[in-house]
Amino acid sequence: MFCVKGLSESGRLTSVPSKYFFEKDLNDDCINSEAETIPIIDFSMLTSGSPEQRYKTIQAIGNACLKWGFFEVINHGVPNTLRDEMIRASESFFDLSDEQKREYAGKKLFDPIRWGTSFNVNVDKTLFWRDYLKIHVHPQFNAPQNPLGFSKTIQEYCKRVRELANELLKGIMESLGLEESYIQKAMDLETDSHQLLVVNLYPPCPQPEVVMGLPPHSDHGLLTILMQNDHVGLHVRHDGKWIPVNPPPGSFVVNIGDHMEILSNGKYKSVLHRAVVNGKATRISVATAHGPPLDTVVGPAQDLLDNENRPPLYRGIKYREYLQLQQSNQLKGKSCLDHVKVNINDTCCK
Ligand SMILES: O=C(O)CCC(=O)C(=O)O
Ligand SMILES: [Fe+2]
Repeated sequence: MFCVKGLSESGRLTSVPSKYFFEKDLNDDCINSEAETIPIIDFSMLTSGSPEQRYKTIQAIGNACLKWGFFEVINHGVPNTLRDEMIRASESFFDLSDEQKREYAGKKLFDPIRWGTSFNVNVDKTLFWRDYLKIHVHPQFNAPQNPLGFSKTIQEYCKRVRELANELLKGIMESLGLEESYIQKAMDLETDSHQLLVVNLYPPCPQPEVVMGLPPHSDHGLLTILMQNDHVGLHVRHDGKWIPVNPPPGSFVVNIGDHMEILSNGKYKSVLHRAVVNGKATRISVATAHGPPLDTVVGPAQDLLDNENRPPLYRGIKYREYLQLQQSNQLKGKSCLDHVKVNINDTCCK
């Protein structure tokens, strides 16, 4: 399999092959690097603050979900040493020989471990400047045997991040006016939640302005938790502009996924984001997508509906089917959600 790391390191590259040329939208250049930044949430106030501090933090989370779909989390308790180790181990994985990595060049979406490039080379019209490693890490844990120690690092990192996700989800449920353990109970999250680890590698590119690392998209799942090495590249769509994300050192970037949009019946919307690349350094981001068990049907929370004023705006869909839909098509904005939106006119006429 070809990969951009190999291409970038071949030493002969002064321009990129045309299949990587990303066709820009008129709005693509609309970047706002001024004062507006993603809200910051102090996690310690959620779990060990006074009831008043917890209440205020839940309000802040609710506002962030409503206005941005993104927030940055500080004082989260995941040790920096573990985060650094996760980045180092990821680098070592991509540094394995192609022959060693080829063992994980999975073909099928639900292969437990998949190493690949772009998004889905079977359907991508444009190739993206990104290699990836995707691992289904929960409820069944999987990990490559190489490099040595990678498996242990992934296991510890994903466990800590999963715990963080569960606490944040409780806060988000409360912010919606639901019982804090609503989602855990409705979807068996404590034991069987699904967690997908995605490590993205964006090697330096000789023409960074003509390619895209990952095109504008929203994430599947309830919540994504992301960290990166020292290099920026994530842009979030907000008020019709792209906002570059420059998270405080040691923080996580958290965003609402499509399934939170479905569950909240459209109150909290998943938000478009993209990853751009640079000409000098390799950027690594480590994302974990947190969702319900694969066979759980996710629809709007019953407690948020009433037939007269708040009808369901999305139909229920199995998480597995949604994943299949998103990952086997081109990654294109929020197009996948359109498949589950209820046409209001249909409901009115019945
Ligand atoms: O690399 C990034 O910052 C974004 C990655 C991302 O959006 C994803 O993995 O879904
Ligand atoms: Fe994403």
